[in-house]
Amino acid sequence: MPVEEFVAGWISGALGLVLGHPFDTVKVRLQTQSTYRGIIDCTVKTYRHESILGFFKGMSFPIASIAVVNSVLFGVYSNALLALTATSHHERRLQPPSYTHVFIAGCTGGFLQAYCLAPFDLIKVRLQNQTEPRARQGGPPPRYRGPVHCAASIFQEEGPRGLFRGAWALTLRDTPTLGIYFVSYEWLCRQATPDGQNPSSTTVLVAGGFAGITSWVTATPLDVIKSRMQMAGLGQREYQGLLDCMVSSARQEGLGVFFRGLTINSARAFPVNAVTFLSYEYLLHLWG
Ligand SMILES: C[N+](C)(C)CCCC[C@H](N)C(=O)O
Repeated sequence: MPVEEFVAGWISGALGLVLGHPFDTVKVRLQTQSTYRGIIDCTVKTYRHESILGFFKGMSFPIASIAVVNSVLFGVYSNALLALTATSHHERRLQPPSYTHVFIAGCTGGFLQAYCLAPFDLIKVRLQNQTEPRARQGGPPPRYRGPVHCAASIFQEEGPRGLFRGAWALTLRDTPTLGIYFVSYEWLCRQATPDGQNPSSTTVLVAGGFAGITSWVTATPLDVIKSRMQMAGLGQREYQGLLDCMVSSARQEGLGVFFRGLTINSARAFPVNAVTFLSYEYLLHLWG
């Protein structure tokens, strides 16, 4: 089994992640708290209240986890394509796989990465939603002191299953939308590249960016539900399950609720995924 895809997936994921984390914090806050009027309001308030550091809350854990998550995604994707089409990464420009194969391989990668991602994502969302400024003396201390304390508290209070809160919603969010992710990337690359040639860096950047946007646009409704289910149990509303969360969110706030965070998700998705795909392709080229 070729392993360089796993390593390339890890490094490229980490680069994309740092770039996108501030957007991600604003998104999670908009999705789960109703004190902000919009992206600008949330950004200004976060900055005033918590300084630039506020935007990087909850990042250390995702950086560590992206090693597992993005490498599982890209590694499984590429190895699934190898199993389906008997072509390695380098042979795929001459013998391009069908979009159905790309979709199936993307869904497989998406499904497996969702399970690795679930506990890390839960901790990220919980830390991002702590709005207490870090350095304030005398105020009430935040509930979680950091990722490890957060994981330990969830484990103690809710048992190991507590760490997988929202995991179903996450799997449903990621399986089809990561299929869409790789299909969009491949399609855009092929449109802009003569047959048999490697796509240029600009093509990879643009195709990666748009693949990220397409995937996030389709993932946003379940992203909202996922974040809410992860926050449930923390003094926020408890849900009976995924359907209950969908129905009660839509009843109380209208259908628009499913698109909360869409603009910011898309704004974040372009740079993150442009950089992810560019570094992934570059590393594989370097090692090839
Ligand atoms: C499938 N879904 C759109 C949810 C995620 C796509 C993941 C791509 C990249 N790691 C990123 O964070 O943008």
